[in-house]
Amino acid sequence: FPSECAHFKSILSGSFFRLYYPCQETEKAEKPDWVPCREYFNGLADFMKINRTLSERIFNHLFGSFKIPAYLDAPFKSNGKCPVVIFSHGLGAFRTLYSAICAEMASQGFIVASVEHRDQSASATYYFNAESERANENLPKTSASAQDGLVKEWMYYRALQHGESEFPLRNKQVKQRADECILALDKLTEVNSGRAVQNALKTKFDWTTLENSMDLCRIAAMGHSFGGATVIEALCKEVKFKCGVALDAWMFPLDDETFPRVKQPIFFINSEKFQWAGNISRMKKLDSAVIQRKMITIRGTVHQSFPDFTFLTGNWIGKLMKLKGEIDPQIAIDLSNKATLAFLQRHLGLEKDFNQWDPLIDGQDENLIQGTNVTVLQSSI
Ligand SMILES: CCN(CC)CCN(C[C@]12C[C@](c3ccc(C(F)(F)F)cc3)(C1)C2)C(=O)Cn1c(SCc2ccc(F)cc2)nc(=O)c2c1C=CC2
Repeated sequence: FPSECAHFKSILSGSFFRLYYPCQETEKAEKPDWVPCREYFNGLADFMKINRTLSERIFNHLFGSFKIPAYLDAPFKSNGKCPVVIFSHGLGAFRTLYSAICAEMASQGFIVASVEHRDQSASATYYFNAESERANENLPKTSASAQDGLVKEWMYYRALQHGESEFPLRNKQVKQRADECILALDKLTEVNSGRAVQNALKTKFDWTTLENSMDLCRIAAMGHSFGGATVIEALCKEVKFKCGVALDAWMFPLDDETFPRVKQPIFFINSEKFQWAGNISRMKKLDSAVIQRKMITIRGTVHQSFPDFTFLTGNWIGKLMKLKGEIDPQIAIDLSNKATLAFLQRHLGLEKDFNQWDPLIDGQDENLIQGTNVTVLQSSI
């Protein structure tokens, strides 16, 4: 058992995230891969309970070559200190699937770390073990590739076992997820101080250019679905998060005791089709007369209107697979991003012009509903 602890210690000491930041235009930079390794498609098949062999090839054929409209490892463009967002992905997702949100935030002057969780809620993720550590842990030799003494190992999505009760698993995961968001923030703080941080990934990006790039008084947490619950858990645990934006939050994993302990403003941006009375009534437990808690619903959206898949298929397939709602995906994500920027300006005290979108925070738009479309029984006082 001790070797098990040592094993997880080495994972937990590391933090894995994709960093989006304002950069200089550079012709020579290539575009980042949307899905960096094929193993992610294996995990996605496991998550969707479909056969790996066939679907991994279909996913790779359909999505394997996609790039995101950004510049890989481009030099940071410093125009003053940037506010920081830590982003948490949903169940079965992973760090790269929310680029339409994270890249837009970066282009508006934020530094965004989209974390990849090691709680087995991601479709797949990988981590590095020092070869030496593996040797004395007498762990089975994996085929994992070794690069300069580091062994890359994959962790796949863990489905709920038959008969296993869901809450204990999800509650343990949401706590680990919050810790991983806090750890990512700690790593960014180290980077901001100019200290050399050991990066297991071989990139030519010069991290020292990020010294003094971050405004560490202006930090927000953001996330989708399970990541929305992670936002609330992270705000509860770490007051450095000044506010949170929860996109179509899934409230199930959270303890009831967590709600009264959250003191920061929260913005719930919901889809029209995903929410249900029980989930909404848990959000309403966070209502407060003194702390700003806001909720809007985007008309014609589904749960998948927030991750990138909503942009990648045609209308028919998209609607059939519930990856698209009735509303144009770009209009929906623009509303979500603008409302988010207005909320962050208000609660991080930014001196930008995002307050132009303040009306969206109160649902003032033909495609928005103030609050929720879900009828909730009279909340128990
Ligand atoms: C039967 C599987 N069953 C697992 C418990 C339910 C599976 N499911 C509905 C899905 C995700 C779906 C999806 C993805 C991707 C394609 C693709 F074809 F485009 F790749 C298709 C179809 C399958 C729609 C959800 O879990 C919904 N959901 C999500 S979806 C986050 C996600 C995952 C993978 C992605 F690629 C993109 C986004 N995140 C959450 O935090 C929560 C929930 C529910 C409660 C909490």
